[in-house]
Amino acid sequence: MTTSAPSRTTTAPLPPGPRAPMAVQTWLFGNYRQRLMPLLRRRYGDVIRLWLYPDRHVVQLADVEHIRAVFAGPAKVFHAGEGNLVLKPVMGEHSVLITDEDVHLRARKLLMPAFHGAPLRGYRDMITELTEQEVSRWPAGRVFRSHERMRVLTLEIILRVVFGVAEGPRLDELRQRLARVVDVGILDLFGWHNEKLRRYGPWRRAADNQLRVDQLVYAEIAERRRADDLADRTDVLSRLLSVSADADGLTDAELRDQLVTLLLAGHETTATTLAWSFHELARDPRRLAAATEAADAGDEKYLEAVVKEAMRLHPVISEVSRKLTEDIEIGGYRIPAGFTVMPSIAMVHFDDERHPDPQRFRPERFLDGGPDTGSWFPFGGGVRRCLGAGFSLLEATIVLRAVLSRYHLSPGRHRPERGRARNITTVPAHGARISVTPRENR
Ligand code: HEM
Repeated sequence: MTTSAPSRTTTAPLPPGPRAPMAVQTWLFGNYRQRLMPLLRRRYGDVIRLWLYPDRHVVQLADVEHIRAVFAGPAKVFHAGEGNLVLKPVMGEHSVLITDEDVHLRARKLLMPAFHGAPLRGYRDMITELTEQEVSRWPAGRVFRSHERMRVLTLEIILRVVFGVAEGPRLDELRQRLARVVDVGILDLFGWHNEKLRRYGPWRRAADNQLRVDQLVYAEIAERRRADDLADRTDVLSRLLSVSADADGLTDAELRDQLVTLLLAGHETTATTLAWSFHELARDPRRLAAATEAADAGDEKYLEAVVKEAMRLHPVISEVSRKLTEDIEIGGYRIPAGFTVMPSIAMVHFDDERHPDPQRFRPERFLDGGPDTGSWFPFGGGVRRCLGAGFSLLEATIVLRAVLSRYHLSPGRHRPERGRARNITTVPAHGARISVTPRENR
């Protein structure tokens, strides 16, 4: 297939794709995207047109060169914020995920310092301490859902990053309510975008929960604004408030949106990756032995390879979105302004030309250089690449090491678990069940 960088055109045809009604396509894609997309790719090729709610006109991309061109394209043509519209009701209109161009850049610049360099390295002890507390409570010899335990742990960790020491009744309530915000399926997503639905049943409960989350976050912001030790604090809220003292400061609504974005984007994703890592290791004695040896030796390279391979084989987010503000051409097809292009992480990760034997869990792929550039991108790419990528790799590696240093893992069920769609992520359908036994040599 020829590759052309995106460019204006009027003559090329639109990409091919299925003709089923939007509701049917949305349902199938929402629930079965990881099985559906490879089938559609075989039928239609690397550029596939879909009709999905709420973006409507969507084009999925499976070719690494096309995807590279999209990631390198100008931010004013490829609007990721508009492409993430589905998340706006929860993340908020000011969120770094939802905004574009200058507004996005400003938000990203403000948030970035907390996730790089010395601040990033500074989280190590906190993550280790919280992990030790969590895993010391695991029930030896009993099957449990590792995904649930990881969600509790990663939420605790991101709460610390965002608010500092997270104690007291307000944060206790926030913990409970945030867990409910992420626990939504495809039907719930419809309610986010429909005012009328939000008056009824589960949608109403979700809306009430969201309102209460906002009240709690605003209360925390108000209290922190009055603190006189902001300069000594390293949590994200205090950092943002220190900036707020300048002329370029953030309003409460802006702060709320960035904080809620970090809390939500920053825990379920890493929890899911860790759960898949345990699931795979527990079923693979050879890799489990290698990872345990690495944990004992403090060899974080192999542990990181385990995490990266879990992200390849089980991408938490299957595709990223860019809504076009201008017509472009990709692979000989015209894609008009207003369409959303979606570089497909899942289709590239499962491509046997990029990753031989793609259904096998083989962390060794990530040693000695790893896959070709562009063949592994669980964190998206370009100016919108995940802001927490470094943080989540650090976090997952530390957690994995702490667990393997303490326990031997066994699978809760021998059959591999399938992925299940939850909000915009794909999670282990049965919670990545494992059982653990304390290691004798500790
Ligand atoms: C396994 C863990 C994670 C995965 C797989 C993941 C994946 C992603 C993906 C695919 C995107 C969209 C990138 C794009 O559009 O090109 C993204 C964006 C983002 N992620 Fe993550 N993420 C993870 C962890 C985190 C963590 C721990 C945080 C916060 C500490 C975080 C915060 C964000 C933010 C703020 C954005 C928006 C960036 C922007 O639009 O500029 N993520 N993430």
